[in-house]
Amino acid sequence: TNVGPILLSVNPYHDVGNPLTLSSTRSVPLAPQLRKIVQEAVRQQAETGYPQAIILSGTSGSGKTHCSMLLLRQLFAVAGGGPETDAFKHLAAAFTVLRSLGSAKTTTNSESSRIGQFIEVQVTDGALYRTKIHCYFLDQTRVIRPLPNEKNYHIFYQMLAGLNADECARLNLEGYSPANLRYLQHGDIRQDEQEDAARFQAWKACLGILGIPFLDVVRVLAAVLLLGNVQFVDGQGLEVEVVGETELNAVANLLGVPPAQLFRGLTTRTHNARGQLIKSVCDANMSNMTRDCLAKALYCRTVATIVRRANSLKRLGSTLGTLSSDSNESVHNQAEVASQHASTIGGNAGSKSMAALNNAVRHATDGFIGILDMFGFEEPRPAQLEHLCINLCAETMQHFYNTHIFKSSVESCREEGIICDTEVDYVDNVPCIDLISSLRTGLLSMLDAECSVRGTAESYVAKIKVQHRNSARLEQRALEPYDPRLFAIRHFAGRVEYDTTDFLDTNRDVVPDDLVSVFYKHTCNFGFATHLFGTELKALYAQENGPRGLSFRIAPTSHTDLLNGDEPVSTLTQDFHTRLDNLLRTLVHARPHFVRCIRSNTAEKGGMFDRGAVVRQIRALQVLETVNLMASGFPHRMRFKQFTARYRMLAPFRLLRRCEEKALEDCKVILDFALENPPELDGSVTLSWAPGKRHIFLSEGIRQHLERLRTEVRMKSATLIQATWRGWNLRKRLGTIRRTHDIQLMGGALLSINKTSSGARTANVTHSNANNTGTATRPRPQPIAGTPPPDPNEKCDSKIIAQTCTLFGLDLERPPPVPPSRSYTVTGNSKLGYPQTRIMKMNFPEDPAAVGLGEQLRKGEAVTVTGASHRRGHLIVEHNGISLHVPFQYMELVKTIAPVPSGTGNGPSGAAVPSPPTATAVNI
Ligand SMILES: Nc1ncnc2c1ncn2[C@@H]1O[C@H](COP(=O)(O)OP(=O)(O)OP(=O)(O)O)[C@@H](O)[C@H]1O
Repeated sequence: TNVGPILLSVNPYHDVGNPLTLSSTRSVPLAPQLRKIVQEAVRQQAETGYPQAIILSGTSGSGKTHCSMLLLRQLFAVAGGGPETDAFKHLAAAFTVLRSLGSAKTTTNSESSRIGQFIEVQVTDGALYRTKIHCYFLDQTRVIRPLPNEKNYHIFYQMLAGLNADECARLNLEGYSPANLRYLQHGDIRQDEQEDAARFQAWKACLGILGIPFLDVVRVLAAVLLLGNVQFVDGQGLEVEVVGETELNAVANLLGVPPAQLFRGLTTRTHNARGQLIKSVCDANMSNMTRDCLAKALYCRTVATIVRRANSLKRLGSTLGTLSSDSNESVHNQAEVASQHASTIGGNAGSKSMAALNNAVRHATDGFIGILDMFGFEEPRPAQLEHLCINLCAETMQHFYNTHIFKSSVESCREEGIICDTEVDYVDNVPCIDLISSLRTGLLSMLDAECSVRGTAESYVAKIKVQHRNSARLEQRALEPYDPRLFAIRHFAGRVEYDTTDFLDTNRDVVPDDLVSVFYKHTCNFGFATHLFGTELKALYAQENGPRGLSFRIAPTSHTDLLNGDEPVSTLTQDFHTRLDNLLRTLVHARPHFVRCIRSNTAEKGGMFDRGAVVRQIRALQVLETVNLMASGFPHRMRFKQFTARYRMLAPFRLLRRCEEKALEDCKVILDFALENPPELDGSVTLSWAPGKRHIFLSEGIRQHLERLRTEVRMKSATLIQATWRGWNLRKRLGTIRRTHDIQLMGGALLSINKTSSGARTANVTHSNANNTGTATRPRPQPIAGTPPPDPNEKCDSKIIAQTCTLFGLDLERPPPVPPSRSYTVTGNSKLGYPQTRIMKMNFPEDPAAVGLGEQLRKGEAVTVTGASHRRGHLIVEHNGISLHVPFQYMELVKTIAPVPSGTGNGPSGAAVPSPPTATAVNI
């Protein structure tokens, strides 16, 4: 249902078990409300050129991913040519691959997305031309230690169920199952093997579609699983001992490195003591930690590589565009960086013009429709650092909603002196966001500080409690049972207890260079593994050096600056925070469409409505406050000029002044006319409006009423225009039709004209002379499909158009010349010159008289094609001394024609039809 323009979507859990990919949601019927959102986004994008963002929010399990897949499907149906296009198939394959790698069972959702996604659909002139998936991967700890009752990433279980015996042997996975692999043992080890095996086959096929080598990826995944079974224990001598040597050898074998080298990488550390490099042996604990870091790094980097690969296909051939799937830059920042980059490298005129061109193209194609499916609020026990980031993300999205819906409405009313009877009362969650993320004293900044002084979990909790002793959001009382490493936060959607035991290590997020150097190409013969650490290896071996006591990030999202001294430039939380900020920066430039998702129960049961659970979510999402605002507040405002431009057709033309100074008066006239016959409204819904200083303020009731009237007027006008044109057209052609067609006058009352203007369409027009009411069989005029072209002033700066034209050497005044037609056609793999013989597949023209021709090319007739027509998709056919421009699909090539060797251009096709005399071309 809708609350004004905001959509509320309740997850009924009828579709549990769906892998939630584009392909798997294909048979799910689409709710009309979702369709409306997509149509509205496409319409607004086309009309204004303004980016649109469909923002899905709600707790984990509320159906955000389910909705996002349906929205994307609908977007393809409206603007992308539907599900049969290559672009759709490619995207569907990318989602299938990423879902297996990025979703897992949690306590609340057995298909929980552990990767936040911003799906950016780039649109030009109402048509979709490229889709990009920006991934926000956080949940690294799951790879090595899923929480009790939760599971590791789906792909591991699917792989174990789906690999055949031969593949298992090659990957050293024979005899392994979730029950005896330590990284899976921690969590829930139940699995539906049949379903998992089927999903694995689909995953494998989709990797192939993306052009990603299956074996490379499964080698890394198998290595991750086996790494978990390698255990280091303190031995008698200096070196640690390994339990699970078979697995260590298997991992080394899978990663293409010598086992001894891998062992050394995991168990030794290089230190830089004032320029002196010293090697030391790690204890068992540290070696085990390094092993876990390697597992996380291998997994996260493989996912990032696959995302990059999925996004890089069908690239536009330039580096500009949008936020790279793994960069820290925002959609728009990145383009600027790209163009600045182009203009600084070399600094010559060519690169400058490239930058200008990039800039120009960026402006010309600047539209996107984004679907945001970020992390929903979670309250697992115990919650870890990743969950703090996930909940910060949920808080930020809530704040974005509050600002957009409540705050801006209240503030703009105040600024323009509008007095509203309805008090807009909402809970502002800024204190909670500040608590977590403020610059110096936020929990994340203090965690960074604690990491840099090598503090402990206990000291961190003690410090944050002192710093935020007055915060209502951070609980001060000791938690039961008392543990100095625990703290609790009251989030907008509930209270969460965090366990900081792993906070510091997770935040540091580092792998030592001793381990990275194992994958250097001289010692590693598995190119994919070397590629995963490519940037770090490049930095490490830039001057023929080796390990020198550096640390790199496990899974960095930007490779621009790797190090700050010996340490990485950022931490996990800094990185996530920066990306979240950039995402917000992108969103504030877009027009948002909100979908608020609610789950009907917490047990994932189909059709069960748990009132308590739903009420909690409704309170958290501030649905009642939104309803109040929509019913009787002023949630909408429009500039006077914008208002008159949109609704001027609702008032008589002569009464409008149509000048800037009188825009407010015009608004009033329009509103007076619109309210002449007000609709009946129930309860507290109002039809109020108020003039401000620059804006006209509208209630949701009147906005809907205005929109309804506007649609009615437009539909009526469209009908009138179509009827008038059809009448004129028919009258114009009536003489010709009379001469050439059978006109049957039936009883002097009925005139039936069977007119076929194209093979596919037949219009039967029946008039009744008697009482002129015979419109029963008249086809209803079609509504105007598509949207009016965007206002050029709003979309693109004329300077930029001029700049682009200069760069391409185009004349602004005259259209560019039509490119010359090709002097051959291509069939199979060979070029075929003209003239060619083709056979008519159907009659052409279907109605010769209608186009003023006496003759017709008949189906089955052999004709001579003398060349390509300047009309797109047409060929020139010589027939009885005249040239006809015939659409190529009306004819087919004669099979026996011998191909002309490539490059022979106009050479004869070998068809035995003599060349007819040249004649004048007739356009039909
Ligand atoms: N509209 C719907 N109809 C039927 N089933 C649904 C619907 N929406 C969601 N589901 C089912 O509910 C479950 C949870 O949905 P989904 O994973 O989309 O939630 P989510 O909000 O994205 O959760 P998370 O934030 O954890 O990723 C899935 O099993 C999904 O198939």
